[in-house]
Amino acid sequence: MTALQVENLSVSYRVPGGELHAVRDVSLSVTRGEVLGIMGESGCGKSTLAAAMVNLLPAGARIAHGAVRLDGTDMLALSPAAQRALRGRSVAMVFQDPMTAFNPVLTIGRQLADFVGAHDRALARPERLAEMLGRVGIPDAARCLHRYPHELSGGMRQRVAIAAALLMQPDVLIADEPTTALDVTMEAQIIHLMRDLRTTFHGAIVIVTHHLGVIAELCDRVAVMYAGEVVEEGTVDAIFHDPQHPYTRALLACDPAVVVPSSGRLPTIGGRLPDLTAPPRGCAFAPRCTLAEAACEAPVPRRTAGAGRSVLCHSAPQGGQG
Ligand SMILES: Nc1ncnc2c1ncn2[C@@H]1O[C@H](COP(=O)(O)OP(=O)(O)OP(=O)(O)O)[C@@H](O)[C@H]1O
Repeated sequence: MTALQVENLSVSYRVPGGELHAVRDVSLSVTRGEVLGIMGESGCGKSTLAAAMVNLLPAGARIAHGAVRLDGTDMLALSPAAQRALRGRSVAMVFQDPMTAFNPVLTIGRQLADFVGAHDRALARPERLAEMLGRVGIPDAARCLHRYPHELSGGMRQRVAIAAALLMQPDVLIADEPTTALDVTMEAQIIHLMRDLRTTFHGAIVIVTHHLGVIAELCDRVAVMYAGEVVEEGTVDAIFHDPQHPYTRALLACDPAVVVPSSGRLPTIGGRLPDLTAPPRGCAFAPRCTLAEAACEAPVPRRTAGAGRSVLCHSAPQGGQG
């Protein structure tokens, strides 16, 4: 039932003076019907990982090694044409700013028809497109097909982007910060929509976000990223109630939703991300970690405790809740 499996994936960017190791040896899997959240501070590699999952990386990026299996097929080993066919049909992506995903000079209907028509002409019929827009809560969906992207609000554009991603009924939907560009009201509506989708969309969903509320509302499992690595993974319940990695604990303590009102200030994690052009041999979080000891300078073993629960830390207990 595994819909998406990422195996030992490493992605780097060419930068002046070398290579920046943005994603480092990441392995993850998501099953049908499951929602996996990917969280972490800005710059920890979330968006690079999401783009690598559909092999739509920006110029200058390269996949150093690893596999991205969709229903067992390694997409990265396929020809560009075969990858294009898989994108949309097997895996679809929703980006942070839907404006960038649309062509400003074409109507919504034309763009949706072009997108799905390349895979399946029957799906490109206006009635079918309007039905899908209606399903994501677009009022007067038939008229919306004649509108241009700039005529819609940010929230409506994101609904259209979600509808476009779902038109082909892909096995895997990847959403990269789907609510970040929206105001609070729109954000709540999109979270509500995505929660509703859970009952009608039976594929796997991966949501990248730095918003802990989105994780708590929508996800079953969470992968916590730091400096390009997954440092902890587990169920939402395990990560929120029994975090094992000092970075996860620090991240949860910085959540604006739990800030003590009397202090009036947001806590932040002291220190900075390491230089990813020369990642450390040992724990990347050690320079910022209050529990760091000499052992943290050596490569860190990944500790697992049952399926889907793992932590990359010397000081983490051997066990942990699944
Ligand atoms: N096009 C690029 N060229 C060079 N380096 C890049 C590029 N895009 C991202 N990076 C670097 O790769 C690392 C990971 O960035 P990425 O955007 O994947 O992180 P992120 O967790 O998604 O951050 P954010 O939440 O801010 O989007 C960072 O060090 C970033 O500076």
